[in-house]
Amino acid sequence: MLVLDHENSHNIGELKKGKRILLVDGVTVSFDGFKALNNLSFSINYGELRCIIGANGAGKSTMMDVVTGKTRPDEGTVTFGDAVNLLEMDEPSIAEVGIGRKFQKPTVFQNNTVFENLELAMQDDKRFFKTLFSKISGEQKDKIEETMQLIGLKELYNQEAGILSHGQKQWLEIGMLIMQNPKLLLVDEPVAGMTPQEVDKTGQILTDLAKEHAVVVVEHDMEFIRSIASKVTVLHEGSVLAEGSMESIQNNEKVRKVYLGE
Ligand SMILES: Nc1ncnc2c1ncn2[C@@H]1O[C@H](COP(=O)(O)OP(=O)(O)OP(=O)(O)O)[C@@H](O)[C@H]1O
Repeated sequence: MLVLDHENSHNIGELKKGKRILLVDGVTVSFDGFKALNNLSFSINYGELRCIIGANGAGKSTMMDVVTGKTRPDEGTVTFGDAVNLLEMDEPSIAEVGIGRKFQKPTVFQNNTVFENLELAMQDDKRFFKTLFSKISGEQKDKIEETMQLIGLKELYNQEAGILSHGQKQWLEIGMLIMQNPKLLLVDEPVAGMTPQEVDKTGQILTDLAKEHAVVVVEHDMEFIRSIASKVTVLHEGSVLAEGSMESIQNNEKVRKVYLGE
């Protein structure tokens, strides 16, 4: 029998809207003496869609690398849920405890259909034949249907992923991430290269997703961030420069000084 959920020994506690799910506290990462993250502290709540912005080199990717276990900080703590210390865990364990990351470039299985891609993403082990010829349960099928609905690809369930548009491939990859039951999703520049219609739809998908997850989006597209109207965290030289609504960020003196030289 196939196992849907990754049960593990890490207890992240109760998931409730508005309750903190991630705490990054005093994190510093140095590369040859240069501090890519410098005493970085912020937190994310369950049910929240947060945008992280900042100029090139501000530390956005390094921050995601720390949360996902790819980079170890020199100082600070990173806590998931009530008390899971992510700094003690390796990358696969962090993924298993419920943190999913989507990189910019989609990596869908080109020769498989939308449905099959989601089915494959659900498995621990991506051996095609084993997966495609084994029967999935009704519950698993429901989860795939629900995910296709959320990412707007229900009508294209039988379409090969290779012929989907760029935007549709990105949504499929978000769907593949959802199939692994993450609680927190880190999404890197989701609207890069998309048409205006695709950008709108991506905003809708991420907003819907944030209702029952926590979603952190790293993005450069200010129009997009404004359109999804979420809370924004501005990084600068590895620390939080400002945090709040897009409007408050635009009127923030420190932000204006750094970005507009005022
Ligand atoms: N492995 C590394 N070795 C040395 N320096 C690094 C390494 N990784 C990142 N840096 C440096 O740390 C700083 C922060 O980089 P990071 O990639 O986190 O920024 P970013 O905000 O994601 O930028 P971008 O918007 O360009 O992706 C940069 O100055 C970068 O050159």
